Amino acid sequence: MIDASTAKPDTAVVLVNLGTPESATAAAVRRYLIEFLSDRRVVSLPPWLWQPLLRGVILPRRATPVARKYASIWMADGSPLAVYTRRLAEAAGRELPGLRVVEAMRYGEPALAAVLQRLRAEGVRRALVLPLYPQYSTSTTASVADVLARSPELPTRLVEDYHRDPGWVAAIAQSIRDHRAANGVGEHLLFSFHGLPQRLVDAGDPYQRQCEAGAAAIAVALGLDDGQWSLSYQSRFGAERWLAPATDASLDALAARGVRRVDVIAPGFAVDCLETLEEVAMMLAERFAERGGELRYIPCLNDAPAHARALAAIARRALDQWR
Ligand SMILES: C=CC1=C(C)c2cc3[nH]c(cc4nc(cc5[nH]c(cc1n2)c(C)c5CCC(=O)O)C(CCC(=O)O)=C4C)c(C)c3C=C
Ligand SMILES: [Fe+2]
Ligand SMILES: [Fe+2]
Repeated sequence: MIDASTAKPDTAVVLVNLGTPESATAAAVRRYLIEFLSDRRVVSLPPWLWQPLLRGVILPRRATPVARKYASIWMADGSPLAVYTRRLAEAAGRELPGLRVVEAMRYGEPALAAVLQRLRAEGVRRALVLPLYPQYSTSTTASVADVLARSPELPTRLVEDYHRDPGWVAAIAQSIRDHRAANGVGEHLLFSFHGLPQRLVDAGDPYQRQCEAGAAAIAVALGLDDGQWSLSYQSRFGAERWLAPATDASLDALAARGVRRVDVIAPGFAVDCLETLEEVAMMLAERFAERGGELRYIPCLNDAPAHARALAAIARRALDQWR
């Protein structure tokens, strides 16, 4: 008889996040950005044009200031994105007994392709891949799918998105309620999502639609009226037009309207990272304070038990459909 407690799982669940530099140094940021920004899902310019620009102009200017930003949020165990992703995978593992739950990164370490190879070598026969992107985008989720397509040795299934998953919506709504119970209710709730070039949405990327639908579902769960919340996009990169309204402009408009206490949540990020901790909780909070207001940042779900439970339920459902 097989002892279930010692039998090796033949099914893995792989939580995939974007990736992050190994250290808060210009050299590590350069290595990370070269891999990330050389992905044509992220920047689609032809390599003959983009590579000299990236290596000769952008990285020499960007690596040191971005490394300084990372240094301002670095944790004892590393980059917040890496630390929280690791802890979240451990927490999800506790919710999924009998399955092998591991983390992987699309860029940097632990590299998704190597993680899939390792699982196969360990005797795992199939892997459910769950990107930690609640909303589907060609720039993120489809890029994970590209790696799966290049790793045919291990059968995989991809969870494409969970932007309106009831467990996830409930977990986010509860985190907002908890924040309000601890800090009082802000005058306005702003949902700030990572931006995307408008060009990708025009070409059919469902990201914006999913951000809007998810934010609306969270607002409904909280019983908010239309005027009590809004949605904006942060983290613009490059010169082309990105999704609007921009988070900084939305906050400026709220300040100009006399709104003094704004709660900001970033439901596009499964775990806190540079874009939430530095850009929102530090820089945008400072900017809003200069305009006389108080920005109260609501952290990502990170490794909260409710988050692990929501992701575990999504994984279980996807596995049930994969017979
Ligand atoms: C949450 C979903 C994300 C989408 C969609 C996304 C698109 C996207 N991003 C860039 C450029 C950069 N993003 C950077 C950081 C970053 N981006 C995401 C997530 C999404 N990006 C996360 C979680 C992070 C944080 C990583 C961390 O280490 O904490 C950066 C790096 C920082 C910097 O140099 O400013 C860049 C660059 C593009 C071009 C894009 C869509 C085409
Ligand atoms: Fe990004
Ligand atoms: Fe940013």
